[in-house]
Amino acid sequence: MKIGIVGSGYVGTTIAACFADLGHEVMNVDVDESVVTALNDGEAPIDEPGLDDLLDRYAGETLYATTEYEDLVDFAPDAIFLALPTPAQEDGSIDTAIIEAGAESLGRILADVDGYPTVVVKSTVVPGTTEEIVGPILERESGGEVGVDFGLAMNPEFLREGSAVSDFTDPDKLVFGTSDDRARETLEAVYAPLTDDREVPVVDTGVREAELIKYANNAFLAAKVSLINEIGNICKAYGVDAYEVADAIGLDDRIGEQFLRSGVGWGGSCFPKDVDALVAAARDAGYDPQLLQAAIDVNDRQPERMLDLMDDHVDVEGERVAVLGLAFKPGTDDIRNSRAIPIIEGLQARGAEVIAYDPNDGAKAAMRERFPDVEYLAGPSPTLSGAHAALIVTDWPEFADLDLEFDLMSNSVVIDGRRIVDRREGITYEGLTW
Ligand SMILES: NC(=O)c1ccc[n+]([C@@H]2O[C@H](COP(=O)([O-])OP(=O)(O)OC[C@H]3O[C@@H](n4cnc5c(N)ncnc54)[C@H](O)[C@@H]3O)[C@@H](O)[C@H]2O)c1
Ligand SMILES: O=c1ccn([C@@H]2O[C@H](COP(=O)(O)OP(=O)(O)O[C@H]3O[C@H](CO)[C@@H](O)[C@H](O)[C@H]3O)[C@@H](O)[C@H]2O)c(=O)[nH]1
Repeated sequence: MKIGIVGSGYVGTTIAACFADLGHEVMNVDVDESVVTALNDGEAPIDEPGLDDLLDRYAGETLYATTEYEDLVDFAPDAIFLALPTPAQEDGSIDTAIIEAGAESLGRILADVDGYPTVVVKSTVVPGTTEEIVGPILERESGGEVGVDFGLAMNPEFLREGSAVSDFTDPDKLVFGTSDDRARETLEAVYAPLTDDREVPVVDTGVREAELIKYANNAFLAAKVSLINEIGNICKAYGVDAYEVADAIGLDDRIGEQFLRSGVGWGGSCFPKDVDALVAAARDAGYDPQLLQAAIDVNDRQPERMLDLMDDHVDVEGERVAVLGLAFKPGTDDIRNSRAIPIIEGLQARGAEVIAYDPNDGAKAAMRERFPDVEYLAGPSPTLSGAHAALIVTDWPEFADLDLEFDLMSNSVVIDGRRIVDRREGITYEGLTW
């Protein structure tokens, strides 16, 4: 099959490489020239394990990228996925401006694409967006009609950054939100190489249900982490080890062992904006989602709790403080909504001199743009050297091996926000929830 993809960020690039690997021919459209050049050179514009290998294999063979929507006309895709950002507005509600702009550009050329192309919303969008915003824009710009001249579907994406390729190729489920048979058949054909040789549950549902399933998935996981953080905060107050408690409750199948790592909280490009968007959408529809608001509040407090723990041991005004970990989670260069951001802000508000390190150079470069006044060093040793306190914000596996490096500190106060450091002897060690 031929697949067009609009937007080539974390999702668009991953699904492009993986669709090519499933045997499809793929064309990516992105407004960013540097992204298009990278893709055509077989290089990933983002840092994601396994992506460079796939792009190297398929770029120029069955995977092409372009800045021109018009190129989709000759390519004649059977399906066109919209993988465009859906950021939050000031009030937390979804900002559809980018996906609207993409739909407009696509709509202008859609009538010239042969056959019955199905436009698939891959972006995370609140219920109604696909049918009430994207569809009407496509109809207005193309002069065609949904269900007659082109198909419309919603197919949310559940991949995680850091394991995007393996998540996509080995999914827990596929969700096909459609309102016409031809669109559903197109989605079935797109994913057939995945579903033919393994048992993947396919949720065949309506468009609005598909939209909400995505938010419910993220809201549930984010709330689960906030709940274990709340339990962890209670554990800390009682001197109980939250990780032992989590291991035990995780043995109950109804709870499950995943997403029970308490600490400095959830960040990233999805959980914060998606929980905010669901809360805003619920309020817009007349329902006040108190539990989700509480999940956000608990999450917002964790970085401050970490700084308070540090304050209990040391006054950092005018002192060097090491921040280890800048990416929002290990295995990615992404710093969007990383917990390191409020931690750095809190340290700077206390008048500390912040020295930071992340094993990923992309994460360091991105954080340098945000905080140019922080010093970014090449490894844990120079970062810890002379530091008055160290705050561990991301659970990069290499931080588990840190040992003698802590002896380089002027005052070995180590506040671990992720239960990653093994060393306990000879340092003042505080875990956030244990
Ligand atoms: N990042 C994730 O792990 C993840 C996982 C599941 C779902 N999602 C959802 O997928 C969507 C995309 O997220 P992302 O993280 O891939 O975004 P991203 O910011 O990484 O990438 C978006 C890309 O779209 C391009 N773009 C912007 N406007 C455009 C236009 N008018 N035409 C063509 N290209 C344009 C940008 O240049 C960029 O390359 C969001 O709705 C997000 O919530 C993200
Ligand atoms: O037990 C846990 C698990 C996660 N986290 C934090 O939660 C955040 C999100 O982690 P994760 O879900 O692994 O990463 P994402 O790449 O943000 O993936 C989430 O967001 C994506 C975008 O919507 C979805 O597609 C995925 O299914 C969903 O897991 C990170 O800050 C983690 O440090 C914890 O604090 N404790």
